[in-house]
Amino acid sequence: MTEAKRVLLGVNIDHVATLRQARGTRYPDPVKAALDAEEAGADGITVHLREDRRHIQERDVRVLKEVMQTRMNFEMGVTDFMLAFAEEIRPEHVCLVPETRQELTTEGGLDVAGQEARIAAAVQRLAAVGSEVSLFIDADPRQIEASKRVGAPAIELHTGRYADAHTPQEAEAELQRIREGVALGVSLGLIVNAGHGLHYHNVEPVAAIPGINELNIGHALVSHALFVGFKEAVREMKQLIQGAAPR
Ligand SMILES: CC(=O)[C@@H](O)[C@H](O)COP(=O)(O)O
Ligand SMILES: NCC(=O)COP(=O)(O)O
Repeated sequence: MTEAKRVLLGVNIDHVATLRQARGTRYPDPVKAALDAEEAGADGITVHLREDRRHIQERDVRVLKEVMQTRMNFEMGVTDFMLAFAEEIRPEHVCLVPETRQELTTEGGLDVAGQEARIAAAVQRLAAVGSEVSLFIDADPRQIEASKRVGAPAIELHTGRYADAHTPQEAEAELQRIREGVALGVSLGLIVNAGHGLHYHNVEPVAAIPGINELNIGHALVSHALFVGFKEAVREMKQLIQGAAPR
């Protein structure tokens, strides 16, 4: 019997920077959080350089790239500035996300199907500097198939609707959509990651989906770290992910 592949944990450190930016101080340092996360077993570090710079700044990304030991997953909107910045930094992974300035957090997935030529060009530019590109999309077959057509090797399924579900029935329906999305992505030969809004009480059913490669988790982890410390918060999340049994 073949053993199920271990689900990886990408730790998103954006909201360490949110706290720093709230006061314009030098602390808390997201780079320190990244190093602690790596020591505690994070498989990668995710940062989102938002257009409005509400949390992560260019300097964080530059310093991080020099000191981190695992893999950087750089989240960005598809703009000329971000493409040029990513070409300079050459992150191991780049995740293309939709972005609006007014949103509280990323709402919905990237419309790949509606702009295939533009996304394909971005994927090509980033692949040329050695970055593996993933597309942050809803678990919608149309978007998953379009992601394959534009040449992205990976997708990240947006789990926000699952996380925000108001009833167990709604959560189960969203989970089923994610399961089907993972199965379709895997059948097309895509690497399938997932994330957004995952926390200590809702992560296990997603971690248990066969075929999931990596979960990117930030807000809940940074929040829990306030009470137990960053390393312990990462360890606890890793334990939940690794202990999640298929259901
Ligand atoms: C793209 C995404 O899902 C989120 O990573 C985001 O990076 C978290 O930061 P925000 O809370 O600013 O959306
Ligand atoms: N791409 C999702 C991510 O990096 C983390 O999202 P969240 O856990 O902060 O909601």
